[in-house]
This record gives sequence, C-alpha cells and structure tokens, in this order.
Amino acid sequence: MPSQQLSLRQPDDWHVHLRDGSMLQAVALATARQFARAIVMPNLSPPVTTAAAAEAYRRRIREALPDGSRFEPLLTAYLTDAIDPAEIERGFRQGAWVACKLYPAHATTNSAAGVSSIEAITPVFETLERIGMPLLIHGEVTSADIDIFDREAVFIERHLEPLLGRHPGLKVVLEHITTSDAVDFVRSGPANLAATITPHHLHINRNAMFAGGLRPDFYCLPVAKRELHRIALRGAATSGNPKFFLGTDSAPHARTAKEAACGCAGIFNAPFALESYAAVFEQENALERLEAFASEFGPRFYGLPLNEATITLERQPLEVPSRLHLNDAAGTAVELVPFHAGETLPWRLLQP
Ligand SMILES: NC(=O)N[C@@H](CC(=O)O)C(=O)O
Ligand SMILES: [Zn+2]
Ligand SMILES: [Zn+2]
Repeated sequence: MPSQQLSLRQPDDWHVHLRDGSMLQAVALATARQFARAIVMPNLSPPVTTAAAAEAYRRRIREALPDGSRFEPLLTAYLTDAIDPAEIERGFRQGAWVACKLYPAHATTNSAAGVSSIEAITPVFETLERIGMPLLIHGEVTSADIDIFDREAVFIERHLEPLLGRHPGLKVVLEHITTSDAVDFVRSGPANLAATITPHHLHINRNAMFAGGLRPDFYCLPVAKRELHRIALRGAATSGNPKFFLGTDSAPHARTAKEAACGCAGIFNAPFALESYAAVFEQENALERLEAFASEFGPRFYGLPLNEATITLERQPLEVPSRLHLNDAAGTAVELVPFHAGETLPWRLLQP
C-alpha cells in the first residue's frame, strides 16, 4: 500500500522555551527543524526585561543553530512590577520583541521576578493596548488557599475578565490552556482574545502523573486536569475556530532536574511536536484542520504573514526514544526525556 502523505504550510510554534547556554544549544534545532518561527519565552535567569537583552538572546539562539538556518525567533518581554512601559514600546518599535509575557510572581519556572499585582502595572497594559502589542499570559493564581487544579479557572474569573473589561482593545493570548473553563471563556470572548494549546494537554489527563507511581515527566504547569477538560481542549483545537492555535510550551529540564525530590515543571515535547499534534487530529477525524491550527491562526492573530514553505508528514510509525542525549556546542550531551518517550506515533515528519 502506498504510504499516505500530508503536506502542510510550514507551521510556527507560538509558545516555546528555548532556554540558554548549553540547554539552548542542545534543544534549539528540535524546534527549528519543524517550525519557521517561534514565540520564545523570556523566563531565563535573569529574565529578558530589556530590548538589549532580547537582541543579545536572539543572537545566542541564532548561534545555537546551523549556518543557513532560516528559523526566526520572535522574542518576548518579561513583565515585572518595575518594567518601564517606554522600554517595552521602544523594543517593540525596533523589533527587539513582539509581545509581552505576564507571569504572576511564583506561578511557574523562573517567575519569581514576575508580576505581584496585575492592577499595579496598568500603565503597561495601556501602552500595549495603544501600540497593538500582544499580552501573553500564564493564567494561574498563586494563592496557597486555591487548589492547584482550580488555579486557571480562578485566574480567569479574578484577573483576566476584569483585565479585559478595563482594556477592551488589549490583544491577549491565554497561554497553554488546560480547562473547559478556559475554552468557554476564550470562545465566547472578543476577537482580540485567543489561546494556545499544547500537545501534552491534548494527550494526557492528570492520571498520567500517577500511573503506577509518581511520573515526573508528565508534570508541567498549568498541571494537567481531569479527562473532561482534555476532551474540551481536543474539541477546541480541532474545531477550526481561529481563536485556538498551536503553542507547544516545550519546556526542557535535564532528566536529573525532573527526577528529583522537588522536580521541575515542564514537558519537553519539541522533538516530535508536530507528530504529536497530528496523532490527536487524526484521532479526532480532523486532519484537514491541522494546517489551520498549526500554520494559519497564529500568524493571523499576530498580524504576521503566513509561511510560504511546506512540510510533509508521512503516515509511518515513529518510535519515540525513551531518552535523548542532545549535544551542546562543546559536544557535551544533555540527557532529556521527550514527551511520548517509548511510544509509537502514527505520523512522522519527512525532512526536506
Ligand atoms: N510549562 C511548564 O511547566 N514550565 C515552563 C514555564 C511555563 O510555561 O509555565 C518552564 O519554563 O519550565
Ligand atoms: Zn506558563
Ligand atoms: Zn511555557
């Protein structure tokens, strides 16, 4: 039987962590071999809070890729309590960064310098609204009295809805949504509100973290939720609604940092991200909608041109290795566990 192929306009990743230093050198190509562009998260240490730091980071990303790579990193500004709206606007005008990232302080990895009071940085939102610069949000409250599985829904009610009420023209992406509450809120919201959806939240529910023992490789933030939420996310991603688009939230941590008494949050899905999404769209009988989700809705929301290049997926089993040893520039291997470790996926990306 001839193999089936699926050609798509080349996609972009609208939410990824490329890290820095040897981790950046180890993981950058995994993203650049599939995606033309990516929105690169600024939660480095120290975080990317100045246009100069963003330009320097862009150069380090380019240096981590082979000569001739056409991958385009789209950088983001990390909002702090003290960030100067004028610096944000200057960096936006000069092309240093394309969006701002809001981490509530202590919500996730490297967010200690994040925003402690959303209301207190109103001048930042006024600037973003005026210049048309998107605000990307890690939408979780951090109060200890709120159950970890409720943090996204409570954030929407307490912070996001009032924020949109105060700034109706603000372009907002609610990142890596994990609940039916988020799906409903984004779907019924204005056109300037969108959301990214990760492959892992389409594949796993919260049971994955506890299947036969504690499984740190399935721990990320926002944490995976109940099955009913996973089903809602699959419905949103495959619906053809342009408010929902691809953002992997690939968040590599060395294996030793995941498998620890206090393991880091984050799932490294970059190596087989497209194959992971393709499996979901096939299971939902929606392969014809994969291209719009992966390659059209994101650039349209950001006001960027669609990519001209195409990529091809082939319906051939892909065995995902249980471990990856990826080299940094010095040839030292970083050991990482990829999402779908040890599983077989139905589609594989053909290299051009
Ligand atoms: N998603 C995660 O679990 N972790 C991300 C941070 C984030 O996106 O919240 C990371 O930087 O490790
Ligand atoms: Zn996040
Ligand atoms: Zn992230």
